[in-house]
Amino acid sequence: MPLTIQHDDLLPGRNFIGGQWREAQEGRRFDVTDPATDAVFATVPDSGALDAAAALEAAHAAFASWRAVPAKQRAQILRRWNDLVLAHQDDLGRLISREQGKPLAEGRGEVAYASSYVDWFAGEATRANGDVIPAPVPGRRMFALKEPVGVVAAITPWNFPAAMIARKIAPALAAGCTVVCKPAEDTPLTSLALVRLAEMAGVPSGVLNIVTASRQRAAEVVDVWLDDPRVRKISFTGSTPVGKHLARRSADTLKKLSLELGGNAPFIVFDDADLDAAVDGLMVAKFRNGGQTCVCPNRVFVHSAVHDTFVDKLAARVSALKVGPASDEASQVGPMINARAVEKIERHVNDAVERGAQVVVGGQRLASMGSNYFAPTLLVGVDSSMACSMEETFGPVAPVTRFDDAADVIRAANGTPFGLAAYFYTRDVRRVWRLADALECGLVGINEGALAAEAAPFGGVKESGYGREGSVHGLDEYVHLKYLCQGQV
Ligand SMILES: NC(=O)C1=CN([C@@H]2O[C@H](COP(=O)(O)OP(=O)(O)OC[C@H]3O[C@@H](n4cnc5c(N)ncnc54)[C@H](OP(=O)(O)O)[C@@H]3O)[C@@H](O)[C@H]2O)C=CC1
Ligand SMILES: O=C(O)CCCC(=O)O
Repeated sequence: MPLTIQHDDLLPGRNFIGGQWREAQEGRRFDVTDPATDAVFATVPDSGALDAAAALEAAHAAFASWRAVPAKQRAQILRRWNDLVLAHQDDLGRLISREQGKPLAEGRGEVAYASSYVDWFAGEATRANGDVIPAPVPGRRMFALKEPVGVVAAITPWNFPAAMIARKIAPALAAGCTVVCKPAEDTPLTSLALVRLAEMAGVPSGVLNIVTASRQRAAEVVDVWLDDPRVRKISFTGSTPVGKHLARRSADTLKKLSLELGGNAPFIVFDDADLDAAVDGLMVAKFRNGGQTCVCPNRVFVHSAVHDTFVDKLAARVSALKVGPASDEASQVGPMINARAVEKIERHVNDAVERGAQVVVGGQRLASMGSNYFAPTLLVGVDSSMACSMEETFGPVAPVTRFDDAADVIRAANGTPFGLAAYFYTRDVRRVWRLADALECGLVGINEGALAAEAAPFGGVKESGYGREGSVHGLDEYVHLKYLCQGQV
């Protein structure tokens, strides 16, 4: 199926600043490529500091009026946005798959996932309740009110170009904040399409602004926002090094931060696990988006007593995965996002093999399909000294390590600076609670491989960042509490 889209007005191809679609002030543009073929199929503005500053001016100017819009009206605008997103699900799904490479079913699924956050935060907008606090002394009334923090800068990655934008922008707008946004170089089109739909839904001028930029200019754009005291909040999803840079650079103006960074998720299979369910869970968690998800299992620990059976079952499933472009509806694993991603995966596999791991399935590029394809891979004999155990591979590689002792495997699972997701499979209810307590992470899959939901708090601990997206806590990232104390007159 060709990945063309029906509604051309979803492709504005320009920045959106202060309610106008504009070229970058210096007139530059950069190419957007299809990772399945490396063919250029669109161009967008290559913005710089001037564009970032204009977007910030617009967002700052719009803040006073947007925060004064009644919550119910903000919710109605978000609901209209959501309706439009769902009405364009096919087009948006094709656009995601075209620029990001994920299979078409996953592209459409991501649109539904993005929409679930818009819908959720439309509801949350009307529930930003404060507190009436019992006064500790006579003659006082005490209150805590929730106020929008101000201008939010949202910096998003390429792996979920719709969902990451939605789960930052929807709570920000719901809270009464205005937004400046920079999507990833590899996937600017989906974000521009979502902003176009927000415009059609009636989001007022200046409330939502987006500038696109090439990788070479990302820092130039974002530095303007980091250094300006009018930006009160940074919401970022991406790599840990960039997250740390944003935290350091925004320290001078003490911005509020949500950082959803890299993971190194363990997936533990105990000897009493339902092995078929564990294989199903691992397939879903590991190979979704070709393994390019921050909650993908990155280290698979399997008890010695079930290791060989588990590996046999897993090998059959991994070998059966159909790799191909999103334009083929049968594809289950698409191309990786770019050449750098494939190089990292190849480095991890080669390093593991040099250090003694064995390849059971895959293990190499699929060069005949295109430059960005890597075969779904199963490694055994993996240990903690290997790069694939220490760094996030972000690709379709399942590295299996054998274990014998529960205490050892918990130590190994926690033996990383990261702490985003963890998964384990067991039928022992006492072990369920022991593990749930002991694992150092923000999300735990217990006999379950698919964790994400708009109603759940998503985020990490340690160097996977801080802040939570989604859930009843998600709006709190975009408000501060103002305490009012009224005395007797
Ligand atoms: N937590 C997650 O979901 C994600 C984790 N990752 C991890 O990070 C690795 C590298 O992926 P990568 O795409 O390079 O992730 P990055 O952290 O580099 O990119 C995320 C976002 O930050 C922007 N950015 C990059 N450098 C800067 C900077 N100096 N200042 C401000 N903004 C910046 C990017 O722009 P641009 O695209 O133009 O570079 C993009 O919009 C992956 O292999 C994976 O391990 C990656 C993506 C998502
Ligand atoms: O990789 C990411 O940061 C996106 C998370 C996808 C999900 O919500 O599961």
